[in-house]
Amino acid sequence: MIKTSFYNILILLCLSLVVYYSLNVYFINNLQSTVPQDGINMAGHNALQYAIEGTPPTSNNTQPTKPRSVQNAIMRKVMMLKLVYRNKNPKYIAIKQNLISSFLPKPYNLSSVWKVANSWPKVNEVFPAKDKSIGAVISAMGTEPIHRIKNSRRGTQLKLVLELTGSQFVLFKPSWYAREEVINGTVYSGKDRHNSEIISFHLAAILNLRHTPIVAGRRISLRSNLEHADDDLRQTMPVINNQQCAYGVCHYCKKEETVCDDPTTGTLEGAVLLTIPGKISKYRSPWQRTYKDQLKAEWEKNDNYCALIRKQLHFDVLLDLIDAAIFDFLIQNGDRHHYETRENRVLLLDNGKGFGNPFVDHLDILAPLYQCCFIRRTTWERLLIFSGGALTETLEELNKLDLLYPLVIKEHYTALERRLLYIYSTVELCKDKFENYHPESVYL
Ligand SMILES: Nc1ncnc2c1ncn2[C@@H]1O[C@H](COP(=O)(O)OP(=O)(O)OP(=O)(O)O)[C@@H](O)[C@H]1O
Ligand SMILES: [Mn+2]
Repeated sequence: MIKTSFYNILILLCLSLVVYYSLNVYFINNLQSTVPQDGINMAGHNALQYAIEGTPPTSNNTQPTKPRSVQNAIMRKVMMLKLVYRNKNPKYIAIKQNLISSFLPKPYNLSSVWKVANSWPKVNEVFPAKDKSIGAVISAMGTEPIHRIKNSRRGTQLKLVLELTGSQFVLFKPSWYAREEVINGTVYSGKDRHNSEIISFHLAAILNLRHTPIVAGRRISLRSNLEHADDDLRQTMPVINNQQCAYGVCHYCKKEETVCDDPTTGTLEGAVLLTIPGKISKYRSPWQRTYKDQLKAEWEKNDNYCALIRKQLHFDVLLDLIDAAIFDFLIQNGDRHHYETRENRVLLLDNGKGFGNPFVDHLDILAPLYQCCFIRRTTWERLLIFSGGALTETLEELNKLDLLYPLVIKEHYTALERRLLYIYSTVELCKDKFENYHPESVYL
């Protein structure tokens, strides 16, 4: 009797699983057919289309941009997003598996590991889409002994340059904040977050924007590396309460603001960034902030700002900057005052200002997207693959492979999913704008 009912339950369970799964797949496929396969290649003169086709839009839309109403419209549109943006797309699973097997830390051969990593960069691509050696490079970055340490003189915040065995240089950005700390204030408040550099590397790989440096978490002992520090750095390494500390020499470095070995572990946490080889050029970002409350930048005032920038930049660079804006919006980096290029294409360098506050979304980081209303087709397709929670599911699995996991409190994953919906909603608004242009009803 008991045996029969057990089998009945089992059969019922299997049947319901089959029904659930097929419904899910059916649903997603069905919904996908309601949204064009390329997502943005709509009929008619659609500005989004021009990124796909490579020809400028013909619309000479002079509708004034009202930043607030644009942002309100984006938020309102989220409630009306189709299910395709809220459900998981089964295509993400294979990509996730590939990323995990690529990123999984693994043994390496010291005589080749750096050579391999330094052979990867091509134009602005820093690491390959799928290669098990990425995990080997990550292991080497996390474990190879430090032979020399100096203070990096690049940028404005404290950064150390570590020379590892095999003459490989990595930049070390130290930890300043506890995981649960929330950074309040302006969008660019606070110091760099080392965990933001690590997560940004993972997120960029998921979005196939493979132009961040390779980054890994690492704990170093300042005390035992004191002997490897150069004279300049050693002069800024006081012992405080029996702990070895450092404050360095940089624009924002202050004697009173030190990073120190942790009293219990004797180590200091940080992110190590592999140095990208080749010439890197730096340019002022067209969407740079004024960093003054009262003063608005041109992009905050001009209705046709994107048209202006289109005349000045190579179209590929502009599309790169729109990709960067999407990326920055997800991580909430509002401090990309400059962009840097390698072989005339944008790199995603300096991602330490993300993940400051999971409760706030600064929508104006998306200005390049909502002002230009175009997006690289491959980026859009990739974003559509990571809908419905797949983005943070994949991200968390990559984060788990890092030595410093957990990298963030869970609220940051929730925030990423919310912001992804805002990105979808911005693109939907752009589609509306160029499909049924009607002055009274258009916000973009
Ligand atoms: N992985 C890397 N490979 C090569 N160069 C790098 C790398 N990371 C950073 N740099 C270079 O070092 C400079 C300073 O780094 P970063 O921008 O992260 O520091 P920062 O202190 O935040 O600077 P800023 O105050 O200008 O924002 C960058 O502008 C870049 O040119
Ligand atoms: Mn910076």
